[in-house]
Formats: sequence, structure tokens, C-alpha cells
Amino acid sequence: MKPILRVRDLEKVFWVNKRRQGILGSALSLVAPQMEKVTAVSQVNFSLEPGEMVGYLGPNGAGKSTTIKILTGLLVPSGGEVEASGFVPWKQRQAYVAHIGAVFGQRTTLWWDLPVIDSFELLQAMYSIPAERFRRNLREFTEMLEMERFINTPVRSLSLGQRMRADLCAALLHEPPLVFLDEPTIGLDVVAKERIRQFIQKIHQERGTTIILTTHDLSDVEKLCSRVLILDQGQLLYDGSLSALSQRFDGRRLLAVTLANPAEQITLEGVEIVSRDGPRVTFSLDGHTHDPAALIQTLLARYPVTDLEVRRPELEVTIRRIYEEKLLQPAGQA
Ligand SMILES: Nc1ncnc2c1ncn2[C@@H]1O[C@H](COP(=O)(O)OP(=O)(O)OP(=O)(O)O)[C@@H](O)[C@H]1O
Repeated sequence: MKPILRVRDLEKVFWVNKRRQGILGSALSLVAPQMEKVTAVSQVNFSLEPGEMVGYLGPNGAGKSTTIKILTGLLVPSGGEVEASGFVPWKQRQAYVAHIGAVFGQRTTLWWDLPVIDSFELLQAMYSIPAERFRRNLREFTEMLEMERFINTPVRSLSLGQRMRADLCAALLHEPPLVFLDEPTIGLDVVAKERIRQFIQKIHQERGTTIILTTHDLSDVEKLCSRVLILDQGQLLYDGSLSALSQRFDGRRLLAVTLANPAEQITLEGVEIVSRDGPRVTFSLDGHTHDPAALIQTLLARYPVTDLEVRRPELEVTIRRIYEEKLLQPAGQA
């Protein structure tokens, strides 16, 4: 199948005037600017098949938003090639926008002073959405995103969760096959996040929409994406499944035991205790050297236990280790 998005050797460099700090710095910056090169995106390569949903991850400043801005045609790259839905985004932006949807969680794309419904109608005119299709989508999205209560409210008066739902609807009314979601759950409470996740999942499954999702909330990714791309310092470090990632970097298991006697001094030879909270003791098992079944048998034979659980470390812990301990290297440097 032909990829819907192809990114080749993508590069984006910004030149920043280092002197632009303080009154003296501002004055000096005009007469003797001190330009510094910031490489936001470097040699990034990937492709998406139609119908994929992919998480685009990375720590702060990794280059995620810069990539998304290039892919949506808002920024011109310094090098490399992109073909998205048959277009070069920054060269054919006017025609291209009708084929994509984009949500930037940090800012709205709706008209601030207009009621939500007026923004939707303006979009209908801009994208020439046939009346019947517009009505059908609007009805369906209004119901799924529970927007009835605020559809006549000006955007500036919406809560963050309401604004995000309106933005999602706006991005999808014209049924784009390729959608970019940059932090669509940022700042939302757990209920609002879950509602948005369910909506994204439904659109993806029912319409086969290809989605790139940028987020710092790993539960978004765990629930929605089987494939992730990890970026750090502008370079792509990983392209693959979430399960392979956690297996590769965290073969560890956590064994949590609740002791019948909270005062019991418990030890297991060669196994580290990572926490103790009253009667609950958590051991860290190494995936290569420890046999969980044998250790559980030893434990049960030695100590009265009321509860026992073996689990994987959370994805968040794994990803934090990858960033902090620099466990991944860009392709070609490993
Ligand atoms: N317009 C700009 N001018 C100069 N530098 C920029 C500009 N936009 C981004 N950068 C720099 O490029 C790098 C990547 O920024 P980017 O916003 O793409 O990261 P990000 O992964 O989206 O981060 P976050 O998760 O914090 O939003 C950073 O060092 C940032 O300071």
C-alpha cells in the first residue's frame, strides 16, 4: 500500500539571537547580534500507512511541535522532503489543508468571538462541505462529544475541555483522511481526557483516519497507539511498537507482597526491595536472572501473606528512563 505520509531526511534549523535578554542585551542585539543555531529537527525519516494511528513522543524541546508544524504546512523545513496525501505541505498549503485536520491543544483554531456553531459554518464554507454531509457529521460529532450545551456559546467563554472538543470537531467536519493532534488532552481532567480518547478511537476505527498524536500523557498513547515514534534533540530514536519498547528496556517485574504481620522483617536473597509501606513490600525482579514463580513459592513457604501481585513497571517509568539515561541512540550511532 502507498504510504499516506512520507518524511525523508527532514531538517529544521532556527537561528536565535542570543543577545536578546535585558535592556542592554536588546540594544546590543540590534547592533551586534550574536546568532546561535538551534537544530530543532534533524534527519528524521518515517512513513505512515493509511489507517495507522501513531504516537509522536519526546521530552520538552525534542522537536515534536516543529515537525507537526512542517507536516501541516505552517513551517518550511530547512531540508528534506515530505509527501502527505500527495502534497508537499508548505508548497501547496491552500489545496493541502482540505485533506488534513489539525488540533493544536495549546491554542484554538476557532474564531474567538464567534459562537461555536458559527465557526463550524464558516469552515463548511471554507472547505465547501456539501450541506448533507456537514449536517450528518455535525449531528454525529455533537452527540459523541456532548457539545449541545455549548454549541451556541462564543469560543472565548468555553472551558478548556469544551474548547478542545469544539476544536476536534472543527478539525474533522470535512472528513480529512490524515489528522495531526498536537497535545489534544493537555490540561484536561481525567473524565474529559477519557471522553476525547474515546472520540479519537472511534473516528480512527470507524473512518480509518490516519492519525499522528503528540502527547506527554502516556496513557493517551497506551490506549490509542500500537506504534510510537520517539524523538529527542531533534533526532528520531525509536520507531516501533510500545510492547517491544517496554520489553526491550524494562524486562523488570515488580512483585508486591502484603504481609499478614506488618512488623515481619522480610528478605529474599539477591532481590532488591524498592519500597515498603506498612505491610506492603515491593521487590524488583530482573527479567533475566529471577524466576518469579520460584520466588513466589519461597515467599509463601516462609511468610504468611495476604495478597500478592506481579506487574510491569509503568510505561511512564520506562520512557523516563529512556530519556534520562539516554538508552536510545539515533539510527547509525547505536
Ligand atoms: N520559532 C522558533 N525559533 C527559535 N527556536 C525555536 C522555534 N520553535 C522551536 N524552537 C526550538 O526548537 C526546539 C524544538 O522545539 P519544539 O517546540 O518543536 O519541541 P517540542 O518537542 O514540541 O517541545 P514541547 O514538548 O515542550 O512542546 C527547541 O529547542 C525550541 O526552543
